[in-house]
Amino acid sequence: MGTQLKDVKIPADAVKSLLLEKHAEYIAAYGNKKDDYEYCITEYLRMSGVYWGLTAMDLMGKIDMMNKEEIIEFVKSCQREDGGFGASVDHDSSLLYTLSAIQILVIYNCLEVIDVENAVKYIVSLQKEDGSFAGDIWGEIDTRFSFCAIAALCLVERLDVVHVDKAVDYVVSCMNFDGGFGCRPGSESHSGQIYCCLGVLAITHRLYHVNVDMLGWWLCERQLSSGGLNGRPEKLPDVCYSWWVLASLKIIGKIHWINKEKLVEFILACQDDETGGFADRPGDMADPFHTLFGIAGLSLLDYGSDVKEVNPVFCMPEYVIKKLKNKPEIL
Ligand SMILES: CN(C(=O)[C@H](Cc1cnc[nH]1)NC(=O)OCc1ccccc1)[C@@H](Cc1ccccc1)C(=O)N[C@@H](Cc1ccc(O)cc1)C(=O)NO
Ligand SMILES: [Zn+2]
Repeated sequence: MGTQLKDVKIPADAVKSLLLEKHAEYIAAYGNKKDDYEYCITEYLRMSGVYWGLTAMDLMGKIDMMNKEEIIEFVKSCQREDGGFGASVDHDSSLLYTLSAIQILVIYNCLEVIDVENAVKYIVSLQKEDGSFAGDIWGEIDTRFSFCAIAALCLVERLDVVHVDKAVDYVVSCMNFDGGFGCRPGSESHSGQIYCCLGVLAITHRLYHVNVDMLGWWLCERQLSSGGLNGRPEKLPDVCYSWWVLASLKIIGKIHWINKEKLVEFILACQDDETGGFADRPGDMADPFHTLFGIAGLSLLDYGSDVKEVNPVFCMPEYVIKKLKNKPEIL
């Protein structure tokens, strides 16, 4: 292990247990402060924000604290003529928010409230000749969008409508010599892209393409002395990377290759004991995004009994994914 220059020091007075009630209050209150500065500047990703909050609450067994009717109305109001979903009302459609919308409705088990057929048409329209997917009509290609498309279609049980073999071929063409994956062929390996590509291979039951030992090694190398995980070599640890890296290790059956106790200590230290919620690293400001991935990471680490089991491929409660006819495979 090389000399690690970049890392954080966990303060001696860091939080050492899960402040579940405080996180539930933090998430429940977040949706009510509609004129809060932070709430307004995150309008561009609101649909994802609702998915992060809802999933965090369900994993904590607190989903009843969320306003179900208001959330379902919001999701319905974001479906556009083209069948896709925007991040907020009157925002353009994108695969990112089409996936988040479907994730929300599947958790609430009420897909019938939207036009599923039209949403499926929107997703199919974004697959290219080489099997890749664009994120929206402006055409940016990224393996992130391959995951959004395949995950959304799997959740609505309609994987048959796209060229699955071509989608897999494109993802495999993005595999690097280090066993990792990037956003396009030849792009640098990155934990987030690795998570997306493994998700596509897990859903399509094609994990045999993965060089498990090479990738497992690259992933467990993400752990630093603080116990935290980073997204790429030389980067600082970040609690959301606890999810991208850990979920990837879980999918390839190598989660035991990292030091679980040290990682739990790092994740717990990222909690904000005043406002509730998790920040990206100890001492920073909490946000719903890092709160979900902190809780989901603890779930993957089997921390405590008051957090439900999370599915590593979808980052949704396992009890929801269990109901699917075509479940993702993990090694
Ligand atoms: C768009 N985005 C990101 O790029 C975050 C930014 C970040 C948070 N901590 C360190 N960086 N990064 C991120 O999600 O990276 C993981 C990832 C990268 C590439 C592909 C898939 C996952 C976050 C939002 C965010 C922005 C700024 C600060 C906190 C959260 C985000 O929406 N992530 C998406 C995945 C994603 C990732 C990158 C994108 O360009 C778009 C979407 C998600 O988790 N949806 O459920
Ligand atoms: Zn982060």
